[in-house]
Amino acid sequence: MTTVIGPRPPSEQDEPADGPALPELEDPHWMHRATELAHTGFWAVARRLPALVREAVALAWATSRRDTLASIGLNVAAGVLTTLGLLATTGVLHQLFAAGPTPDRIRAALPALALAAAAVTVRGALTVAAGWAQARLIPQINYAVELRLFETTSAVELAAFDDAGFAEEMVRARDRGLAEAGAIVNDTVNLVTGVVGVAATAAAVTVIHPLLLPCLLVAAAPEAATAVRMARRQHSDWLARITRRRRKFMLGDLMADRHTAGEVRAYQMREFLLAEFHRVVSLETRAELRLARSQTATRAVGLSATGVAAFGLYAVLGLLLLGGVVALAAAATALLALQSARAGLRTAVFATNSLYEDALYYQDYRDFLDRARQRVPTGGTRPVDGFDRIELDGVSLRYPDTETPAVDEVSLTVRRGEVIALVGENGSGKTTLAKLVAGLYRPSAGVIRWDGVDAAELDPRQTAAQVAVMSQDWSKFPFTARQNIRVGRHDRPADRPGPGIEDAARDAAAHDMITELPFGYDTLLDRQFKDGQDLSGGQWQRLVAARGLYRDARLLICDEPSAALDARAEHALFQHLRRHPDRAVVLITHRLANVRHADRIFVLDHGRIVQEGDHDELMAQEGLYRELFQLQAAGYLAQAGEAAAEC
Ligand SMILES: Nc1ncnc2c1ncn2[C@@H]1O[C@H](COP(=O)(O)OP(=O)(O)OP(=O)(O)O)[C@@H](O)[C@H]1O
Repeated sequence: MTTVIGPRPPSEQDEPADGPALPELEDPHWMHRATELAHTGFWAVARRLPALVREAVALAWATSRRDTLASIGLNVAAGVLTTLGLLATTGVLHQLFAAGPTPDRIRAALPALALAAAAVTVRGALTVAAGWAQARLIPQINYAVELRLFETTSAVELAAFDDAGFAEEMVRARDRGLAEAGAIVNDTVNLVTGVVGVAATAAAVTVIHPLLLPCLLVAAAPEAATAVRMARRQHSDWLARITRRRRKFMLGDLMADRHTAGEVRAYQMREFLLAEFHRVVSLETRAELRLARSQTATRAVGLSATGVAAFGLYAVLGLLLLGGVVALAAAATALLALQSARAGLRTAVFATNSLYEDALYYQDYRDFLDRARQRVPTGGTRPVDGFDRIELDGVSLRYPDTETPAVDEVSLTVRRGEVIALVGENGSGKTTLAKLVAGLYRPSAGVIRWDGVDAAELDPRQTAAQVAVMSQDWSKFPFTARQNIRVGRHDRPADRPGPGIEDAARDAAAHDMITELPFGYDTLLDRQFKDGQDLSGGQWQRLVAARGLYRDARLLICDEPSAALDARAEHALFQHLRRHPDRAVVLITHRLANVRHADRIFVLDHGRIVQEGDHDELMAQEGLYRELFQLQAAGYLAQAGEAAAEC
């Protein structure tokens, strides 16, 4: 059966919709910059130009001196040749308009003609070379700023990601700020090109006759004013339509994204989404048509004014000619110069506008880097090589913008060779506490000591190297199965002992599953790439466990390591999480049968430790642990009883 796509293409006659059925989206975070530009006049923008140009040149200079010099220098040289070419053209015309037989006049014009031709040729070559240098410069800048951003984002402390303001600034820097670095350099080179073009023409015209310069500028002004007006109109219109455009992209994503494809079909959302899309596209098309109409009107008015101005220039030239103030050849060159000045002015005006806008967004990137650098943990310098005990002394942690601490004055000790378990209801603070032990968060109060030394004094890289975390919210890294395990300790030196990749996979019950993949350990685990595969939730969790075991760290933190595992895989994994003399294990799980053998169990409630002991001690007490354990056990006992009765 063929499926008919319902909505017809939108047209200008479409009636406006009653209003959005989906909740209106908020303005994007970077909108304030765009608003700032919309409310700034052209001259205010022009006044900031020197600072912006300095900024762009410094950025380009730091990236490649050679290409920066070439981009700007060759454009300036091309400008000099524009002047030379115009002056040579005047020479040619002067000879051609002189009295005498035609062959003599042509002969006399030949040297100037050769000079004009040479100027045009060399100028063309310089412009091409400048374009090449500019094209080389931009990707280098883009790469450099991207690298700087990710070097910083990957170094900041984990807590920064919980700070909504920081996260927003990071998105802003990535979304637009990043791309604008290359753009401001591009704009600057274009601005230089435009200004050099106008200056070169002005110089030539002034040499021919000083009176021609003001005439030329007045004649070129309407075109420049039209360009400014159209650029600003385009921008403010884009601003007004931004929410609708985001909505359109969002709807498009829902209809063409792998992750939403299943739900869209399961809920039969297709017609609903298409109707929404149609409505947004209708409004959007109407707005675009309105813009096209008004831009055409502006262009028509601008062209008329340009025509009148050109006519005025011709009239002035005519009067100057009649009065014998300028020669015919000079007047003809002035007309050629007008074309060149217009092009240069147009380039400069566009470049000024976009340089200002792009620089606003680039500032976001700069601000973010400054702020992010303050959040890179400095830590101490004391070396770390393993531990005998890690003590938490009255440790608390409060997440940003939250009222109550997630971990509240907790004191406990983790000893090498022990398995300890953290249990408690959802939200009681287990994961947060485990992250504190792992050094991923710094406590807001209290001290963590490694063998009696404040963890803040230890070298953070060496401390982190002692820890492996099998996280509750693991990521599906888009690498091969082998790489997915190897990233657990990708920098392990060849002479350092430790389990092999396949050993770790076997211990986590992942080996057989991996060998059944189409390319075994070399299967790419991302369906968005060619030959990529995806795994089930439980299979991914086995891989995550293999990664943690491969890391072979002195402190192993297992946060719900078996939540998605089947009974066999869970049993296999827990065989490898038993006591080991060189390792401490911190285990978090809601399946309390798995913590029975832990050396000590800490029961958390609202961020505080409310009970502590081994399984037998805790079962002997009234309290949360016994209550939770019995609740779980009751489920199994009831099932076992029913099964026995059936037999
Ligand atoms: N990144 C965060 N930002 C703000 N609050 C958070 C953050 N992570 C957790 N919390 C809050 O801190 C408290 C403790 O959360 P935590 O994840 O440590 O609990 P948990 O005991 O591990 O829960 P679960 O059993 O559901 O995994 C909860 O109230 C939670 O809402």
